[in-house]
Amino acid sequence: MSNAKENSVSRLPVMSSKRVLTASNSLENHDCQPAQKKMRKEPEPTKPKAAATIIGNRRPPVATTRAPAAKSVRVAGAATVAAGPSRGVLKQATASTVPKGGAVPKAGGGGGTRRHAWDLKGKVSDMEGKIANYQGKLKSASLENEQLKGSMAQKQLRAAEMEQELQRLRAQLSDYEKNQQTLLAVQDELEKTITDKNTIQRDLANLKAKFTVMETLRESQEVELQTLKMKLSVQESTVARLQTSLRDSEEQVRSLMETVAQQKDDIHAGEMERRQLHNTIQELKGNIRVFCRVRPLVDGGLSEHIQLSANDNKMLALAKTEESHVGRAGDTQKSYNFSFDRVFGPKASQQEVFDEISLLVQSALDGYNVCCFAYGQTGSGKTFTMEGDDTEETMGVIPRAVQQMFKTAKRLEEQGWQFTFTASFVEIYNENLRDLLYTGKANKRPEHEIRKLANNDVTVTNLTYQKVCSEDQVLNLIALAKQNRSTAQTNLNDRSSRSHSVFQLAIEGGNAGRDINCKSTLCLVDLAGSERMLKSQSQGERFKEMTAINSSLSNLGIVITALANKENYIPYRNSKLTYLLQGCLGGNSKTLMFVNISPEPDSFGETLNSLRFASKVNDCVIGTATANRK
Ligand SMILES: Nc1ncnc2c1ncn2[C@@H]1O[C@H](COP(=O)(O)OP(=O)(O)OP(=O)(O)O)[C@@H](O)[C@H]1O
Repeated sequence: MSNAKENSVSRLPVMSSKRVLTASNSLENHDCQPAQKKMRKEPEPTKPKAAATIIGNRRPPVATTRAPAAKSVRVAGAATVAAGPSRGVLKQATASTVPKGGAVPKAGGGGGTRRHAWDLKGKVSDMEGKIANYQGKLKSASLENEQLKGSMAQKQLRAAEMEQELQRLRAQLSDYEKNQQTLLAVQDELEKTITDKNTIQRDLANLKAKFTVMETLRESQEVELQTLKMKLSVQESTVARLQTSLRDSEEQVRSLMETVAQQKDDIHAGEMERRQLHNTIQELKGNIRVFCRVRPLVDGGLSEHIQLSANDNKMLALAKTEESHVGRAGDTQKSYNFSFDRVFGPKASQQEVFDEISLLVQSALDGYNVCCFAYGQTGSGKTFTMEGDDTEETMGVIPRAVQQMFKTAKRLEEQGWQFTFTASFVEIYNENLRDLLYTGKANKRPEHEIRKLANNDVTVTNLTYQKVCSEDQVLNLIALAKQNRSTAQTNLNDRSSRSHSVFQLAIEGGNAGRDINCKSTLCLVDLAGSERMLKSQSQGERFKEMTAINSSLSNLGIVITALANKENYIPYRNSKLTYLLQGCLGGNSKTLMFVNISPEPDSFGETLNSLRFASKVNDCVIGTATANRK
């Protein structure tokens, strides 16, 4: 509204300039006189050109009197200044400059001619003209004012509208700003989306590349698939053919399995029959058998006093020429004949010897206790027979028996048998037991005692019982036993000759399918030298040794004789040897004795003794053995 007012005022000067000028003229008529007087005192002002232009040539003096009212402006500006302030300003100026009642008629600037002072009528007429003129102007001013008011109202209306419009625009602007924010967010979103799009496009490009590769691969695989399909169809027809053939084969397998089962039964029955027959043969051969083996002479020559029959391998004669007191012609030949289950001459190989006892090894696997002794004087070949040397040809009964044992056990596994073997090796010296498989410190060797268990099994306390499952393991144990024996002896004291060594292999077999178990022991004994010494020749330790040896060997003979005579009491406990071998001797065992003899003439006496002892054993018939089966 204020603006509108200002605007309306500011427009006024153009139109009001006339009014101002007119008013000034009117004022001049009333008030200019004192001013004129005053003006006369002052120097002539600059020529009021504008006033002259508006008022005309007739009113120059008026212009000069008016000049002080617009003192600070030029003539042209006087009109402007007069027009600038409101009409009120002009009145004020008039009041201050024109004294009351002092008006001097003066020619007005209204263009009227200057009247004389007396021309009052003219002056009234002029005044009336002027009034009319002013009234007209007032009218037009009022009209104009009304117009202006209307215009102002319009403007105000317009302003209100514009204000509303402004509010609306502001609201719109706020909306726009909000929209802008939204758009910025959308822009961010869009940029992100564009980034994502670029990423996706890159990924897409990669995927396209991969797809191309895959497509190529797929095509090649398609080709491959086709090939495979063709192969498959071929294979399918082959499979169909094979399935038919498989069905036939299965049928055959079924019938074969039935046959196999039948054959297994037959084999088992055959095996049991074989065992029975085998045992019958062994019994027919005698449950105690004696083999004689003659050691070759060291120089390889022939022994004169030992005579072997060329046709009979069971006979042996010991011949001795007894000198006659009446000269050589009277010498007599004395011959001692012996008969054993088998006699091996000096040329008999280790294999030949073993062949004869291998059947007994088989008996051990069949569940019979087997005991094999080597008896004879020192140097007669007992150790050679039992252990032998290290080569294939010279190895003795123990390694060969073990070899056969594992071989046969393996074969029997196919028939459902499972065997476990436990080895022990003990030395009996001076009626003391010594573990030959001991590997601990020499000074910490434990004491051993023979114990009989509730089930009649005999065991030795603190003895090494080593589970073995291969021939090599047993050979290693034999080597260890040899080493243990050699450390105990000195050059002066060949202890091995005066001690018994007992190798025992406990055998446990089972056939789970047939629910059969068997248990037996294979004893292989290298006895001490059987030579008799004259009491006068043996002193101290030697005497003790001799006594122990003689005692145990003679006790062995006594036990065997008692068994043969089926005596009620068998004196097993009289010596450590018989006590240890209790399970392997007697009714439930098969016993084999090797009597080893030396071929040298000076061993004649000992040879004769050995053969006599062996003969006595050979005459024994120990009761029928029964297999330890459960
Ligand atoms: N049948 C044989 N063929 C070849 N050599 C043999 C035979 N028997 C024994 N010998 C040899 O004779 C020697 C004595 O044999 P061996 O040691 O076996 O006798 P031994 O009776 O065990 O003596 P010891 O009682 O002292 O142990 C050894 O060198 C051995 O190799």
